[in-house]
Amino acid sequence: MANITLENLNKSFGKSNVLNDINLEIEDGSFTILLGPSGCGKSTLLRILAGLEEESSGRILMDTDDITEKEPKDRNIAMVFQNYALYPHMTVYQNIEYGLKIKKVTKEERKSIIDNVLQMVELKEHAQKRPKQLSGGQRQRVALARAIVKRPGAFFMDEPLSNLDAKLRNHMRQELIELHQQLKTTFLYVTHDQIEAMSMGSYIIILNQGKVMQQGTPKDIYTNPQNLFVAQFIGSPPVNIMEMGEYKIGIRPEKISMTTEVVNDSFDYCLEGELLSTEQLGGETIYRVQTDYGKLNVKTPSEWEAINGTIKLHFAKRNLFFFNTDGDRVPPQYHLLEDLEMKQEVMMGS
Ligand SMILES: Nc1ncnc2c1ncn2[C@@H]1O[C@H](COP(=O)(O)OP(=O)(O)OP(=O)(O)O)[C@@H](O)[C@H]1O
Repeated sequence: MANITLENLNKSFGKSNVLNDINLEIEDGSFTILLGPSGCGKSTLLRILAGLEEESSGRILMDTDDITEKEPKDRNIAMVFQNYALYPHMTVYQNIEYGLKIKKVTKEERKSIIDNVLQMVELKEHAQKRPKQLSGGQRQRVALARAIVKRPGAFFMDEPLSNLDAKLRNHMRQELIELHQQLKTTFLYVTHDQIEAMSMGSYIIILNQGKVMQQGTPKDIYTNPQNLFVAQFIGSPPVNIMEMGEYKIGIRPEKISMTTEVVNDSFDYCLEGELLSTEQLGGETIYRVQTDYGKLNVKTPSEWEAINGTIKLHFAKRNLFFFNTDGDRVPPQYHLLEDLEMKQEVMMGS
């Protein structure tokens, strides 16, 4: 297919600017996620790319081909929506067959294509059922099958899993990852769910208030956030923020090591605190600790022993993020943490 490029894309509804000067490149064959809070403009961006909404200004290219003015049907993409959009009076088979009939594919060919895709989405035994006889996950798979048989150059998906319960959503996430690996076609996937984004995406674009806040691989986004918004949007529990002077210092809950009494000299800094609460999540434990720099969350692999006494929190220089008052990432300001440095005499245990 092709790389999709967005150049200086803007969209306003009346006086409100919903997308502000968006420049992006969506790589051919990638599983790209548009992630952001409700109302940030994700769906509008996807709809403009699909040709379902008109941009106020800017261009969309497929490689070097300008498709800005093209009709949706001429853009070689397939949309999958949250509400499935299946025909209720048709069977699963007929729902998938419909688009192929319009394309004048012969009956035998249709049968072979549909048998194949039903196998792929594991719905073979449900072919003669109507949508209302299926579960939410099965309906979503029919919608996917219908998109797959179009053999589009890219799949655009708008929160396709948000109507499913948590367990089914987890399952469908894995299925989508496998489907992408089989099809090797571009997936452009809209969600507000950071877990979906991190677990499925090969590339994540984070939007806020119609602007791109950061883009990169899940690892880039998580380990090297460029601003406070991105740092706080990704991660559960969210990044801890310590306010020091004009700066905000971020550290992820799993990058803090907690001990009682003992000082761990393999870290650069030590901070004392008082345990406020303990949350056992099965595979991991989350502690909330009151310190002089606010309440901090600490995430550790499961620890079933109750903890009492003075809490010591340890962390390393390399895991800190520094932000200025505008929320932009700035170079490290280690002098702010001088008071927390591990002192030689403490390290010696005296
Ligand atoms: N047709 C429209 N007319 C006027 N305003 C609109 C229209 N469509 C969207 N908007 C506004 O544009 C903004 C972005 O909407 P959009 O649906 O793109 O956000 P989103 O990030 O997809 O949110 P959500 O996750 O809640 O679906 C919102 O403030 C919304 O109210």
